[in-house]
Amino acid sequence: MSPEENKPPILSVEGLGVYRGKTCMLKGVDWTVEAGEHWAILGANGSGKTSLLAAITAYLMPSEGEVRILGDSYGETDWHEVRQRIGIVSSVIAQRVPNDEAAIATVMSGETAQLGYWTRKRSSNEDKALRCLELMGVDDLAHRLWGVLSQGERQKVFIARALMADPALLILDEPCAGLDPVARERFLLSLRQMISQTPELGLILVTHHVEEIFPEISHVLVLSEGEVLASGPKAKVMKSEILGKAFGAKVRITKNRKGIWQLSTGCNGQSLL
Ligand SMILES: Nc1ncnc2c1ncn2[C@@H]1O[C@H](COP(=O)(O)OP(=O)(O)OP(=O)(O)O)[C@@H](O)[C@H]1O
Repeated sequence: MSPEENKPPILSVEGLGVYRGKTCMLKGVDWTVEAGEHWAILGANGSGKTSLLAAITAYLMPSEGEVRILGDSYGETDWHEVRQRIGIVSSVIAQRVPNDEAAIATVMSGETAQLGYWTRKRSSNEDKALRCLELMGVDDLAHRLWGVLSQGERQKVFIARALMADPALLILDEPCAGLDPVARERFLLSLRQMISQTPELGLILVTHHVEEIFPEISHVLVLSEGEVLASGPKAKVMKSEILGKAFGAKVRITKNRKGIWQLSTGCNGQSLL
């Protein structure tokens, strides 16, 4: 077997359960993400998406089961070290960026900052920060202040910031929330260009919208009431029956000529999502 074949998965979740009082937030979750796989997580409100991300990043203590990042578990290895292999982009963290900070400084802070913790302590690796901005197609914004950036530009800068730490896994928690349709399309295009240039990077995209499952997404995990309803290659999981169960309604999903998914319900052609 070659050394590559011996590599542990980027993420391995086994028998994960999280219970708080009488609430079951997650139950029996098994999931593996290999290098270069791009996953979308779908599920209705309250299905456990945020809880799963929080458990993966050690912000939520599991009641049972195990989470391993590149073979190391939070229980056995220094959790801080394990966590640094993950880049996470969520609106909660973005709120902590000072308005008077230039985009390049925001990106540089990603090399030293702890996940989820904002600090002005930063590296002086400006060339690398510029490369990360370039990967997201926004190097021209390097000296623009955070406070004046549009929502879509902020998301791109924030992904560049996450890339500064050379993560094995990049988690994007509803990155298109709040973007208008054109900004969303531009954002997804930049994301697709970035992942085409980082073939080893594992990606997890949490979304409510099947339209955001772009062609490079290879796998889909569907959660329902804290459990995995379906998981695997996109073609096997993106079925009307499965998503109907997940959202508790009759739905039909289709894919257009550009490979973009669409979901409709029977009621007046309205989208459920
Ligand atoms: N700290 C907590 N204590 C008890 N129950 C919780 C706690 N946090 C979340 N829950 C419950 O766990 C379930 C899963 O919540 P979670 O936020 O993970 O869902 P979600 O899929 O991210 O939902 P949304 O799409 O609305 O963001 C919900 O029923 C929620 O009320």
